[in-house]
Amino acid sequence: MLNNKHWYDMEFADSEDLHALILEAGKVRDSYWGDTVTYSRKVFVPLTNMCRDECGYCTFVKHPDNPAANIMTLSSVSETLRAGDQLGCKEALFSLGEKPELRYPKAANMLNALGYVRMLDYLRDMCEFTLRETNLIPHVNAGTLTETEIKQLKPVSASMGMMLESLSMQLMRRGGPHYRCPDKSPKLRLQTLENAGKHQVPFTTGLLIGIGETWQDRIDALLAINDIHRQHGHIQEVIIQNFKAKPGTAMASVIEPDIDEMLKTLAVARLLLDPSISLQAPPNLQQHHSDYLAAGINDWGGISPLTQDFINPECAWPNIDTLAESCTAKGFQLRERLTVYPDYLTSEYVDASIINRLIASADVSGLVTTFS
Ligand SMILES: O=c1nc2n(C[C@H](O)[C@H](O)[C@H](O)CO)c3cc(O)ccc3cc-2c(=O)[nH]1
Ligand SMILES: C[C@H]1O[C@@H](n2cnc3c(N)ncnc32)[C@H](O)[C@@H]1O
Ligand code: MET
Ligand code: SF4
Repeated sequence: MLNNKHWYDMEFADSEDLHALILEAGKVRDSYWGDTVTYSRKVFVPLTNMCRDECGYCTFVKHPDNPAANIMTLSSVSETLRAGDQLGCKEALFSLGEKPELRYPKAANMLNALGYVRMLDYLRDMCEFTLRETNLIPHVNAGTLTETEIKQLKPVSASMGMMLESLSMQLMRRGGPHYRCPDKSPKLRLQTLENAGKHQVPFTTGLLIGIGETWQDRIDALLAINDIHRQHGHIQEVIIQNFKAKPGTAMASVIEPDIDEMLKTLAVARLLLDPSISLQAPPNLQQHHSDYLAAGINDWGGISPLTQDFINPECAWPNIDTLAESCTAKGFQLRERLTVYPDYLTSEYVDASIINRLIASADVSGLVTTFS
């Protein structure tokens, strides 16, 4: 409680309240995560940029008629993975558009030409290839997933993720960012979190901030994530990601969330969520690293020495040494981690053969497999 208000009812916190909120959130982070802040060295594999959805903020998506629309071939996947492997990456982040073959015959044909009917079958085989041919470990970010799809992907990946983004139905209406986006239905997204929980998949989710959601929508989404985690225990991290406006999209002129809005959301997330859930914010979408640390984060997510952030290509990754210095200046030490957090390195959560690979790759590089 701050000035007799419950902290998460503060739609318009004044700067004094915000400061108090941040201090509390920082304490929670300190007590659970200590002074270690982590990141995952990854290579990004945008398996396809075609998608059956058309989110109003997304420049990653390409219509099949666009000459830039593509599905990566085995050889380009292989080339990317090998280059990442050589640069010491541990994670292969497969991030892709959702089931384009169900909407566009042209996408279905491109997939057929590679010998597949369903994009997720191709994804499974590419994950299998990654495990067989490289030292990298797949993390799958393919949007909504059914139980069958999760069962299919679990043996070939260490962890999976999908941004819940928001539970607001308003965003689905005509003129909203999720109009004509069947996979952004809050019901389907919650179902995906549930499906992953049932099958004990270490899972990443998160909120996209500034796409037209209300403050209450954010609280509702955080509470829903926490509830699902209480039932299944599988949410290893929550990302609080700020919307970036992109020229050429429907949301090109929408104002991006300001730093106070982000800090308030981060602090509330840290106070609302189970302390064991890692709180992540991408380091390339804003310049306020010290403030973010103060507001309770303990992780920067994936950083790539090789590939750009294909979803926000205009936002370069920070130099890892520079980021480490910002952390040190605030009393934290930056450490590399695996795509799976230490608590989830058990055979219920990860296929036994993948666990061995994870532990081996951590040992070789002196990574964190336990937090002190
Ligand atoms: O480079 C990015 N990595 C993204 N990642 C990867 C993330 O940064 C980490 O590499 C993984 O979460 C591993 O912990 C996501 C992973 C998910 O499961 C769900 C959503 C995202 C979103 C992004 C993203 O927008 N850009
Ligand atoms: C990988 C995640 O990236 C997010 N995403 C897609 N477009 C943008 C944007 N313009 N700004 C910030 N995040 C975005 C989506 O939430 C997706 O789930
Ligand atoms: N299409 C998926 C989603 O929006 C995966 C990342 S966006 C490229 O959730
Ligand atoms: S954000 Fe994901 S679901 Fe939305 S259009 Fe882009 S690729 Fe498709």
